[in-house]
Amino acid sequence: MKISIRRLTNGEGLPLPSYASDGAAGLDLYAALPAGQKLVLEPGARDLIPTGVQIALPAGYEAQLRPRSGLAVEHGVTVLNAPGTIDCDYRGEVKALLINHGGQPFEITRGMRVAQLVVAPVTRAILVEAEELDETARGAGGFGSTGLGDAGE
Ligand SMILES: O=c1ccn([C@H]2C[C@H](O)[C@@H](COP(=O)(O)OP(=O)(O)OP(=O)(O)O)O2)c(=O)[nH]1
Repeated sequence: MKISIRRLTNGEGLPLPSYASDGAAGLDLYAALPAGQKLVLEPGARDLIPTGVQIALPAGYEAQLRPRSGLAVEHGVTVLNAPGTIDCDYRGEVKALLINHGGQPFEITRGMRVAQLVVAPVTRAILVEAEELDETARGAGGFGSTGLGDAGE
């Protein structure tokens, strides 16, 4: 599928988002911070990271902005609102909301791959209001109602 992408001024000189391998599901997004600027995420802090691009998804698709597992496992840094939703009618800059759950300050610099974008189809629901819903074995049970143990206790 082709998706129109536009590089913003802050994205000039950075690679466009790209798949890191033939089978990668996500396009890696690059931090479009000003050259030479370091953004330090202190433990517990969050910040919105510009990526220097805007995209126009086809109708019927969204893009999910997801964490990179390497940043999460190495530094405790993840996407706070994961998965972030990029709507097909959004034309602003794609931004990643990162949070540092680790114990050390985390430094972000221009060109760092901070998150990834997975394009996915969207099913739009037509809600039909009803007086009653059909009955099921689960009923209103949830939040661990079937047990939390490995053996389903
Ligand atoms: O991680 C994200 C999440 C969202 N967006 C952009 C694209 C998305 O289409 C728009 C709105 O996002 P969302 O629908 O999650 O925001 P909202 O809080 O519901 O605000 P709005 O009223 O603007 O929809 O912001 C990003 O760039 N990064």
